[in-house]
Amino acid sequence: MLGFGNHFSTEAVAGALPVGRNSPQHAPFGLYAEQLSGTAFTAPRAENRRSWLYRLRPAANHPAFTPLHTPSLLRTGPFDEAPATPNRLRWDPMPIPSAPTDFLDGLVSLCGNGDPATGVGLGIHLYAANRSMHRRAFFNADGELLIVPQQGGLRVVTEMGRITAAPEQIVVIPRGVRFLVELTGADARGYVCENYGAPFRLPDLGPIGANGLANPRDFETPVAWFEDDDAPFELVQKFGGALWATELPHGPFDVVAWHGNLAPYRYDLRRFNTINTVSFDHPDPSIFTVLTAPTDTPGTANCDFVIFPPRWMVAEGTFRPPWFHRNVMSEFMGLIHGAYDAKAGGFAPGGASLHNCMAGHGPDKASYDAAVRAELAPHKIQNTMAFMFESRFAFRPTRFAQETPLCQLDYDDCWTGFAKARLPGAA
Ligand SMILES: O=C(O)Cc1cc(O)ccc1O
Ligand SMILES: [Fe+2]
Repeated sequence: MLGFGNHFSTEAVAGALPVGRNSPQHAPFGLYAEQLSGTAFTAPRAENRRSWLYRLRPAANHPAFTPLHTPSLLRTGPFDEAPATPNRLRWDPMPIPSAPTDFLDGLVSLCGNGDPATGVGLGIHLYAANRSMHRRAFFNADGELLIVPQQGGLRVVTEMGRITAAPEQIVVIPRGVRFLVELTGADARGYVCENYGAPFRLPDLGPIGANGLANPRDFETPVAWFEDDDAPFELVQKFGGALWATELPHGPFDVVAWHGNLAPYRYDLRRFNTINTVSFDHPDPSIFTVLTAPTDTPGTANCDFVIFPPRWMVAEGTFRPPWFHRNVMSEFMGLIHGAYDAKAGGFAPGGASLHNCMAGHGPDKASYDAAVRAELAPHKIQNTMAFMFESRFAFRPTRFAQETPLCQLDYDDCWTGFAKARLPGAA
């Protein structure tokens, strides 16, 4: 079903969706009506997100959750296990594990900010997996999940329908929605942004007008799909940073019909309508914003999801790559494939970098030299897809992120060796 944030209606069995009311005394076929709220009941209408699910048994039908004690490198705000660092950091890609590892086992946190307890901030995780989740579902009470596959395809089975996603597509799972992740190939790797704040939405377009960037109709939400499954099923949740598990007496994917505007969705990054200068200068990367999770301060996001897709570079008399800069916002970057125009080396597909609040960064020496020498004919940057999670809150790297050998100890060196500018008359 197409359209960002639409009010969808979908039924896997004809007649399962009540017509004209949400909670009839007798729902069709004895289904159980359940409201899933993603915003406060009283959130303004334009912000309000909720869906009504019609299921074989109530989602409430489960015994108590108990803490899951398996070791995990998944972390949640407050990210205070290791000292904050102002240093620029970059990581090599995570290896695909050799031991059997599913999506949930394979989540490793690199950094984050804020705290889900206050609905502020985000966590940034990597996943690397080599098997599907089997009779085990997950939901996240701490935030919404934006999944960015980098290698290998996923089939995300959710309560509200199934979504397949390959690299260059993204999937967003609302807070609380039960799902599992199957691999469509031998292994899979990617990035996850866990948004503790207000849900992602499309950015305003301002003077761009009514069209452009990520167009609403390119967002895809699955139709209702269910499994009539009476065998026990493990259900894991993350709540307040800890993993908890319970055993459902039946499969969790028993929603026969649903309607509403809170639902998982997919977006193909290749559909992004990239807008850029046709005159001079390198615009701010906010023109590449796919989705934004705002805070109460206008224009100052909890998280912007920004991409750097293939695009024509035509700026005249301009240093074309990203400029040197220091930013009050903090920037985490990943690379899905290809090369990034500010980094001639060291930023590999599957790798990551962190340039925190006020950290000086920009083109590495090799990219700088190439850009000042370049003949400024129209040039197409091709075969690449990088992205950024940009936040108003500084990121705090986890202990793993700071201590892993994947962390490049020589990253600072990419900004050395620049010749001093020569002023007239200077020695
Ligand atoms: O630091 C980066 O590479 C991301 C970035 C890209 C760009 O085109 C302008 C600013 C910016 O922070
Ligand atoms: Fe930057």
